[in-house]
Amino acid sequence: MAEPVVAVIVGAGLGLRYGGDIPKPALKLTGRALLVMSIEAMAAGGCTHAVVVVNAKVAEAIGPTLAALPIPVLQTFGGATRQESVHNGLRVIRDDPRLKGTKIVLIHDAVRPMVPANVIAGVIKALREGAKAVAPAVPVTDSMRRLDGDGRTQVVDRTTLRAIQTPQGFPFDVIWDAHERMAADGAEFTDDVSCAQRAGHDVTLVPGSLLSMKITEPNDLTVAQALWKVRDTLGHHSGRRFFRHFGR
Ligand SMILES: Nc1ccn([C@@H]2O[C@H](COP(=O)(O)OP(=O)(O)OP(=O)(O)O)[C@@H](O)[C@H]2O)c(=O)n1
Ligand SMILES: C[C@](O)(CO)[C@H](O)COP(=O)(O)O
Repeated sequence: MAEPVVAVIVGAGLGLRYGGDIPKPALKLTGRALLVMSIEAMAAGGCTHAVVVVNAKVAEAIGPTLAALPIPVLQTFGGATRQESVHNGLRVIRDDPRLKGTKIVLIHDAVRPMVPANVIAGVIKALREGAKAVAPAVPVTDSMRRLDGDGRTQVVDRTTLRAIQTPQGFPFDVIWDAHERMAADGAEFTDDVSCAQRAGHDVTLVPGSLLSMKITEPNDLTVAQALWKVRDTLGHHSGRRFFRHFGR
Protein backbone atom coordinates (compact mmCIF):
# COMPACT_ATOMS: atom_id res chain seq x y z
CA MET A 1 0.00 0.00 0.00
CA ALA A 2 1.24 3.53 -0.81
CA GLU A 3 2.44 5.53 2.17
CA PRO A 4 -0.16 7.86 3.71
CA VAL A 5 -0.18 11.57 2.88
CA VAL A 6 -1.98 12.99 5.89
CA ALA A 7 -3.94 16.24 6.19
CA VAL A 8 -4.12 17.62 9.74
CA ILE A 9 -7.11 19.96 9.64
CA VAL A 10 -7.47 22.24 12.65
CA GLY A 11 -10.97 23.38 13.59
CA ALA A 12 -10.93 23.84 17.34
CA GLY A 13 -10.79 27.66 17.52
CA LEU A 14 -13.19 29.92 19.41
CA GLY A 15 -14.21 32.06 16.46
CA LEU A 16 -13.88 35.24 18.54
CA ARG A 17 -13.51 37.48 15.49
CA TYR A 18 -16.61 35.87 14.01
CA GLY A 19 -18.65 36.78 17.06
CA GLY A 20 -17.42 34.26 19.62
CA ASP A 21 -18.39 30.82 20.83
CA ILE A 22 -19.46 29.81 17.34
CA PRO A 23 -18.36 26.42 15.96
CA LYS A 24 -17.07 28.16 12.81
CA PRO A 25 -15.89 24.96 11.03
CA ALA A 26 -19.51 23.66 11.23
CA LEU A 27 -20.93 26.74 9.45
CA LYS A 28 -22.26 25.91 6.03
CA LEU A 29 -21.19 27.07 2.59
CA THR A 30 -22.78 25.35 -0.45
CA GLY A 31 -24.86 23.30 2.00
CA ARG A 32 -21.79 21.63 3.51
CA ALA A 33 -19.85 22.38 6.68
CA LEU A 34 -16.58 24.30 6.14
CA LEU A 35 -14.68 21.42 7.77
CA VAL A 36 -16.31 18.85 5.47
CA MET A 37 -15.45 20.99 2.42
CA SER A 38 -11.85 21.24 3.66
CA ILE A 39 -11.57 17.46 4.03
CA GLU A 40 -12.96 16.99 0.51
CA ALA A 41 -10.54 19.60 -0.86
CA MET A 42 -7.55 17.93 0.78
CA ALA A 43 -8.63 14.56 -0.63
CA ALA A 44 -8.96 16.07 -4.12
CA GLY A 45 -5.45 17.50 -3.75
CA GLY A 46 -3.85 14.12 -3.01
CA CYS A 47 -4.21 13.45 0.73
CA THR A 48 -5.04 9.84 1.63
CA HIS A 49 -6.16 10.42 5.25
CA ALA A 50 -7.34 13.32 7.42
CA VAL A 51 -6.86 13.98 11.11
CA VAL A 52 -9.41 16.56 12.21
CA VAL A 53 -8.78 18.55 15.37
CA VAL A 54 -12.04 19.83 16.81
CA ASN A 55 -13.88 20.95 19.94
CA ALA A 56 -16.99 19.24 21.31
CA LYS A 57 -19.44 21.49 19.45
CA VAL A 58 -17.81 20.91 16.08
CA ALA A 59 -17.50 17.16 16.73
CA GLU A 60 -21.20 16.94 17.48
CA ALA A 61 -22.17 18.95 14.40
CA ILE A 62 -20.04 17.17 11.82
CA GLY A 63 -19.67 13.70 13.38
CA PRO A 64 -22.51 12.06 11.44
CA THR A 65 -21.15 13.26 8.07
CA LEU A 66 -17.61 11.89 8.41
CA ALA A 67 -18.29 8.31 7.31
CA ALA A 68 -19.42 9.44 3.84
CA LEU A 69 -16.18 11.27 2.99
CA PRO A 70 -13.74 10.08 0.30
CA ILE A 71 -10.84 9.45 2.72
CA PRO A 72 -10.68 7.99 6.26
CA VAL A 73 -11.03 10.66 8.95
CA LEU A 74 -9.53 10.38 12.44
CA GLN A 75 -10.58 12.82 15.16
CA THR A 76 -8.91 14.41 18.15
CA PHE A 77 -9.56 17.41 20.40
CA GLY A 78 -7.89 20.80 20.16
CA GLY A 79 -5.89 22.90 22.60
CA ALA A 80 -5.98 26.48 23.84
CA THR A 81 -4.00 27.78 20.85
CA ARG A 82 -3.82 26.85 17.18
CA GLN A 83 -0.27 25.62 17.77
CA GLU A 84 -1.45 23.26 20.54
CA SER A 85 -4.25 21.99 18.31
CA VAL A 86 -1.77 21.18 15.53
CA HIS A 87 0.48 19.44 18.06
CA ASN A 88 -2.49 17.26 19.15
CA GLY A 89 -3.17 16.34 15.52
CA LEU A 90 0.47 15.40 14.92
CA ARG A 91 0.34 13.19 18.03
CA VAL A 92 -2.36 11.10 16.31
CA ILE A 93 -0.05 10.52 13.35
CA ARG A 94 2.72 9.46 15.72
CA ASP A 95 0.47 7.07 17.67
CA ASP A 96 -2.22 5.62 15.39
CA PRO A 97 -1.21 2.39 13.64
CA ARG A 98 -3.38 3.31 10.63
CA LEU A 99 -1.02 6.22 9.94
CA LYS A 100 2.20 4.30 10.41
CA GLY A 101 4.80 5.19 7.77
CA THR A 102 3.46 8.71 7.18
CA LYS A 103 6.21 10.81 5.63
CA ILE A 104 4.26 13.80 4.30
CA VAL A 105 1.94 15.94 6.44
CA LEU A 106 -0.14 18.90 5.29
CA ILE A 107 -1.51 21.19 8.00
CA HIS A 108 -4.66 23.06 6.99
CA ASP A 109 -7.15 25.48 8.55
CA ALA A 110 -10.69 24.05 8.55
CA VAL A 111 -11.84 27.58 7.76
CA ARG A 112 -10.12 27.70 4.34
CA PRO A 113 -12.68 25.42 2.66
CA MET A 114 -12.15 26.42 -0.98
CA VAL A 115 -8.43 25.70 -1.33
CA PRO A 116 -7.92 24.48 -4.92
CA ALA A 117 -6.39 21.08 -5.71
CA ASN A 118 -3.55 22.68 -7.69
CA VAL A 119 -2.36 24.61 -4.62
CA ILE A 120 -2.30 21.41 -2.53
CA ALA A 121 -0.53 19.54 -5.33
CA GLY A 122 2.06 22.35 -5.48
CA VAL A 123 2.84 21.94 -1.77
CA ILE A 124 3.20 18.15 -2.13
CA LYS A 125 5.40 18.55 -5.22
CA ALA A 126 7.79 20.90 -3.38
CA LEU A 127 8.06 18.38 -0.52
CA ARG A 128 8.77 15.51 -2.94
CA GLU A 129 11.52 17.68 -4.42
CA GLY A 130 13.16 17.96 -1.00
CA ALA A 131 11.69 21.06 0.67
CA LYS A 132 11.31 20.80 4.46
CA ALA A 133 8.69 23.49 5.16
CA VAL A 134 6.31 24.69 2.45
CA ALA A 135 3.57 27.33 2.49
CA PRO A 136 1.30 28.72 -0.22
CA ALA A 137 1.52 32.49 -0.44
CA VAL A 138 0.13 35.44 -2.35
CA PRO A 139 1.63 38.90 -2.75
CA VAL A 140 -0.22 41.77 -1.07
CA THR A 141 -1.83 44.34 -3.37
CA ASP A 142 -2.63 47.22 -1.01
CA SER A 143 -0.04 49.74 0.12
CA MET A 144 1.29 48.73 3.53
CA ARG A 145 2.03 50.76 6.72
CA ARG A 146 3.40 49.65 10.06
CA LEU A 147 1.85 51.08 13.24
CA ASP A 148 4.58 52.45 15.47
CA GLY A 149 2.45 52.60 18.61
CA ASP A 150 2.79 56.36 19.09
CA GLY A 151 0.09 57.22 16.57
CA ARG A 152 2.62 57.46 13.76
CA THR A 153 2.91 55.01 10.87
CA GLN A 154 5.70 53.99 8.51
CA VAL A 155 5.48 52.80 4.94
CA VAL A 156 6.53 49.19 4.34
CA ASP A 157 7.80 48.04 0.94
CA ARG A 158 5.01 45.69 -0.15
CA THR A 159 7.18 43.92 -2.71
CA THR A 160 8.92 42.28 0.26
CA LEU A 161 5.65 40.97 1.74
CA ARG A 162 3.59 37.82 1.17
CA ALA A 163 0.29 36.73 2.75
CA ILE A 164 0.70 33.16 3.95
CA GLN A 165 -2.02 30.54 3.55
CA THR A 166 -2.53 26.87 4.28
CA PRO A 167 -2.08 23.94 3.75
CA GLN A 168 1.51 24.08 4.93
CA GLY A 169 3.48 20.93 4.23
CA PHE A 170 6.35 19.11 5.95
CA PRO A 171 8.07 15.76 6.27
CA PHE A 172 6.43 14.31 9.42
CA ASP A 173 9.70 14.09 11.39
CA VAL A 174 10.50 17.76 10.71
CA ILE A 175 7.19 19.17 11.93
CA TRP A 176 6.84 16.75 14.86
CA ASP A 177 10.30 17.69 16.10
CA ALA A 178 9.59 21.42 15.57
CA HIS A 179 6.33 21.29 17.58
CA GLU A 180 7.95 19.31 20.38
CA ARG A 181 10.70 21.91 20.60
CA MET A 182 8.32 24.88 20.50
CA ALA A 183 6.21 23.31 23.27
CA ALA A 184 9.32 22.72 25.40
CA ASP A 185 10.57 26.29 24.83
CA GLY A 186 7.15 27.92 25.27
CA ALA A 187 7.54 29.56 21.84
CA GLU A 188 4.28 30.47 20.12
CA PHE A 189 3.72 31.10 16.39
CA THR A 190 0.61 31.76 14.32
CA ASP A 191 1.56 29.18 11.69
CA ASP A 192 3.59 26.01 11.23
CA VAL A 193 6.29 27.08 8.78
CA SER A 194 7.30 29.59 11.46
CA CYS A 195 7.70 26.73 13.98
CA ALA A 196 9.79 24.81 11.44
CA GLN A 197 11.91 27.87 10.67
CA ARG A 198 12.61 28.44 14.38
CA ALA A 199 13.71 24.79 14.49
CA GLY A 200 16.26 25.53 11.75
CA HIS A 201 14.55 24.75 8.45
CA ASP A 202 14.27 26.97 5.37
CA VAL A 203 10.77 27.92 4.28
CA THR A 204 9.76 27.40 0.65
CA LEU A 205 6.85 29.44 -0.74
CA VAL A 206 4.62 28.14 -3.54
CA PRO A 207 1.72 29.91 -5.25
CA GLY A 208 -1.44 30.26 -3.18
CA SER A 209 -4.89 31.33 -4.33
CA LEU A 210 -7.62 33.89 -3.82
CA LEU A 211 -9.92 30.90 -3.29
CA SER A 212 -7.96 29.85 -0.21
CA MET A 213 -9.41 32.79 1.73
CA LYS A 214 -9.88 32.26 5.47
CA ILE A 215 -13.34 32.62 7.02
CA THR A 216 -12.41 34.86 9.94
CA GLU A 217 -15.32 37.27 10.36
CA PRO A 218 -18.96 37.16 9.15
CA ASN A 219 -18.38 39.18 5.95
CA ASP A 220 -15.90 36.52 4.83
CA LEU A 221 -18.63 33.91 4.55
CA THR A 222 -20.66 36.23 2.33
CA VAL A 223 -17.62 36.86 0.12
CA ALA A 224 -16.82 33.14 0.02
CA GLN A 225 -20.37 32.31 -1.07
CA ALA A 226 -20.04 34.75 -3.98
CA LEU A 227 -16.56 33.51 -4.90
CA TRP A 228 -17.65 29.86 -4.83
CA LYS A 229 -20.32 30.58 -7.45
CA VAL A 230 -17.80 32.06 -9.89
CA ARG A 231 -14.82 29.85 -9.02
CA ASP A 232 -14.66 28.28 -12.48
CA THR A 233 -14.43 31.69 -14.15
CA LEU A 234 -11.43 32.82 -12.08
CA GLY A 235 -8.97 31.21 -14.46
CA HIS A 236 -5.40 30.62 -13.42
CA HIS A 237 -5.17 31.16 -9.70
CA SER A 238 -3.96 34.60 -8.82
CA GLY A 239 -1.00 33.40 -6.77
CA ARG A 240 0.77 31.86 -9.73
CA ARG A 241 0.27 34.94 -11.90
CA PHE A 242 1.68 37.26 -9.23
CA PHE A 243 4.61 34.97 -8.60
CA ARG A 244 5.49 35.13 -12.28
CA HIS A 245 5.54 38.94 -12.21
CA PHE A 246 7.13 39.57 -8.84
CA GLY A 247 9.22 36.48 -8.15
CA ARG A 248 9.20 34.64 -4.85
N1 LIG B 1 -7.07 26.83 19.70
C1 LIG B 1 -7.26 26.81 18.39
C2 LIG B 1 -7.31 28.00 17.63
C3 LIG B 1 -7.55 27.92 16.27
N2 LIG B 1 -7.74 26.72 15.68
C4 LIG B 1 -8.05 26.64 14.25
O1 LIG B 1 -7.10 27.34 13.47
C5 LIG B 1 -7.71 27.84 12.30
C6 LIG B 1 -7.34 29.30 12.06
O2 LIG B 1 -7.80 30.07 13.15
P1 LIG B 1 -8.90 31.23 13.02
O3 LIG B 1 -9.59 31.28 11.77
O4 LIG B 1 -8.27 32.45 13.44
O5 LIG B 1 -10.02 30.68 14.02
P2 LIG B 1 -10.30 31.02 15.50
O6 LIG B 1 -9.11 30.83 16.37
O7 LIG B 1 -11.49 30.22 15.78
O8 LIG B 1 -10.68 32.56 15.43
P3 LIG B 1 -10.46 33.73 16.49
O9 LIG B 1 -8.98 34.00 16.54
O10 LIG B 1 -11.24 34.83 15.90
O11 LIG B 1 -11.02 33.25 17.80
C7 LIG B 1 -9.21 27.64 12.43
O12 LIG B 1 -9.65 26.58 11.59
C8 LIG B 1 -9.38 27.31 13.89
O13 LIG B 1 -10.48 26.46 14.18
C9 LIG B 1 -7.66 25.55 16.44
O14 LIG B 1 -7.82 24.46 15.89
N3 LIG B 1 -7.42 25.62 17.77
C1 LIG C 1 -2.15 29.60 9.69
C2 LIG C 1 -2.68 30.89 9.10
O1 LIG C 1 -3.92 30.70 8.50
C3 LIG C 1 -1.70 31.36 8.02
O2 LIG C 1 -2.10 32.57 7.51
C4 LIG C 1 -2.82 31.97 10.14
O3 LIG C 1 -1.58 32.27 10.71
C5 LIG C 1 -3.83 31.64 11.21
O4 LIG C 1 -3.87 32.71 12.10
P1 LIG C 1 -5.07 32.96 13.07
O5 LIG C 1 -4.65 34.03 13.99
O6 LIG C 1 -5.31 31.66 13.76
O7 LIG C 1 -6.18 33.41 12.20
